[in-house]
Amino acid sequence: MSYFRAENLSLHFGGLKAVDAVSFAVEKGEILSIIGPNGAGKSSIFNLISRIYRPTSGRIYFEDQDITEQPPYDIAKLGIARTFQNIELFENASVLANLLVGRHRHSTTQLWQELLFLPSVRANEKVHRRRVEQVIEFLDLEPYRDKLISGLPYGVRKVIELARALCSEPKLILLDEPSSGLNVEETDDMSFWIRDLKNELGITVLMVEHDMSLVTRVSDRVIALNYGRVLAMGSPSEVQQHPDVVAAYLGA
Ligand SMILES: Nc1ncnc2c1ncn2[C@@H]1O[C@H](COP(=O)(O)OP(=O)(O)OP(=O)(O)O)[C@@H](O)[C@H]1O
Repeated sequence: MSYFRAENLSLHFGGLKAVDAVSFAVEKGEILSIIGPNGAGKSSIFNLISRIYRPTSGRIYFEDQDITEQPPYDIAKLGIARTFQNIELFENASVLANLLVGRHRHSTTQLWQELLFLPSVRANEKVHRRRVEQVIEFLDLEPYRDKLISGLPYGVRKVIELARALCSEPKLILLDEPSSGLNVEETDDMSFWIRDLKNELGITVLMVEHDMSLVTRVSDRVIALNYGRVLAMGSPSEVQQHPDVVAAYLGA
């Protein structure tokens, strides 16, 4: 049984088949990238996994559990985190505050306990802080810890978005176009972070990405989509050279 599995997944918007009977598996510790031209259905697959959309048909399994009907909050609790193509951070809060929000799924205290600031709340707070500091160190974010998001360059915000997802201690992370808006040097840095997620933290990665050089550098396997269907699946070079993939990118 695979670590993560999508089985015959479909998502229809009226007559449009955004995702059309897509099946794929992700093995534990693997980096799997989904590529495809605009409108191919990549984001829709992420939105199905994170339960923003409900599939028209098909099933999703994670760690041998059918998660197709789980509410979005439970998906995070199961250990699946995601980043967004358009950064989704609190602009007028500090980096630290944004990262503490990423600890939300581990919160075990109730609101009334927090209002009374009971010892259990203080102990919990310490654990959250410790984890956040580890992520700050891991991603070299120390210089920005107390800065407001609104004053930070785009490239740094992109790393903070990744950091926030890491604070939830995910087992599987969905990265939605991690290089979008980054320059060449920042994309290089991002490729190192992504490899470190796998090699140092043992996190399984499912990534949607347009930048083929990043895809080639970090991916163990690649899936190419077009019009909601799988065109090819295999190593980065196999998929890039596949005639149907070449044709899709050339608009043939
Ligand atoms: N909420 C929606 N309502 C109607 N159609 C939608 C909706 N979301 C996506 N679509 C359509 O579904 C198809 C797949 O879109 P999707 O965003 O998944 O593609 P994508 O591969 O992520 O594209 P891009 O690379 O441009 O982000 C497109 O034709 C899109 O217009």
